[in-house]
Amino acid sequence: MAAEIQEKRVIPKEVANAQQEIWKFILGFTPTAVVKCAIELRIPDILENHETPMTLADLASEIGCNQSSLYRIMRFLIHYKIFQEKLVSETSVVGYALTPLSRLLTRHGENSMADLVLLESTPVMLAPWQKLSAWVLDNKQLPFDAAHGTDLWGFTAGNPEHSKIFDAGMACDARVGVAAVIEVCPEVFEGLKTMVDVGGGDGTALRLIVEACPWIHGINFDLPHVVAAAPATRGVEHVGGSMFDYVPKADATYFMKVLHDWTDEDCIEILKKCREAIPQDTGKVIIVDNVIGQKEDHEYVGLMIDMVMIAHTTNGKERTLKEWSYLFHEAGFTRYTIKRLQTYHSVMEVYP
Ligand SMILES: C[S@@+](CC[C@H](N)C(=O)[O-])C[C@H]1O[C@@H](n2cnc3c(N)ncnc32)[C@H](O)[C@@H]1O
Ligand SMILES: O=c1cc(-c2ccc(O)cc2)oc2c(O)c(O)ccc12
Repeated sequence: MAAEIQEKRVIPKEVANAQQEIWKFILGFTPTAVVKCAIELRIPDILENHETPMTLADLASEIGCNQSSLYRIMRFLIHYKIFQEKLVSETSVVGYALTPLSRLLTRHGENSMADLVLLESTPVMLAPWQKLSAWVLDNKQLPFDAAHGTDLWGFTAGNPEHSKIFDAGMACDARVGVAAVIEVCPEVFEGLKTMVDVGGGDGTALRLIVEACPWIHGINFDLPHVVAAAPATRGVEHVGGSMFDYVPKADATYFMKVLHDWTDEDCIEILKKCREAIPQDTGKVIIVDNVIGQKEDHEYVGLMIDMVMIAHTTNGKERTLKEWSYLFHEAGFTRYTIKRLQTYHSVMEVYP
């Protein structure tokens, strides 16, 4: 039966547009929630392991679920380009297939971000968002502390299961960042005999760096409970301690997603400890992190992570180049260079 559709304009176009756009904010959490559901159901892995596009019936049977609920999940995710529909070759049968986005959501892929989706979706990481406005109003209790009665590091120390989820989530971004540094500016690691990754988490970044640059002896330095759970890795020594007490001596210190967790005062204290830990003539501090305010397409990533810093850290923040430069100067360093990568990361090399 053919329907006659009439569009009647009774409200101004910009109001009508706003009335549509506002839904991105009202239900903006739904893509994250449904992507999490797809990862938990292993849909990206199942499609990756299947040579041809998979029919609804085959996918439902592999997952062990009913077709009608799966159909609605897949329809939603196709709309968001997480999956696509494709003809099974030489037939008229339509099946589901991966897209560039869902290739990043398999559980063990080289560039997988699945563990970071799962981390951000845990009740532990979601609860502090409820405390944002209270923090903006009084600037007293930090959102994470208000939700959990301790800061993130105290929480991970007392909750090994969440600590594991946190380390795995951070390792996703570390893999992407390190691959970009090694590809674009491998000279950063030339001539280094030893390098300490300060706040190196489970040692993923250092493992990849040492694999690519086997002349480096890596020291993965993190809180004792974090290194105690880190896997043993050839060429990497795990050392437990706090960067507020000392930083192990090495030719260079490396920071990735660590300084953004802390205030300017804390960062200056940590960087001063690094200056003492490296040779004054040949040493350097290598920082792989975001630099915001550069008018780049991926500025929104930095701005979102800045909000994450409010929700999850002890007054951490994303920094502009001017703000990074201030830290280096105050910690007694004399010069730095900066290289931008294709990802949202930048590499800063800072010299005594
Ligand atoms: C956001 S994670 C980054 C992990 C890793 N660098 C990466 O890029 O995936 C911050 C790390 O800093 C560590 N950390 C927190 N406080 C620390 C301290 N006082 N001394 C050393 N490491 C610390 C945490 O345990 C965590 O592994
Ligand atoms: O939840 C996060 C996420 C990040 C993060 C992820 C990806 C990036 O490129 C940068 C940062 O970092 C965090 C962090 O440093 C932290 O202390 C707590 C939570 C998160």
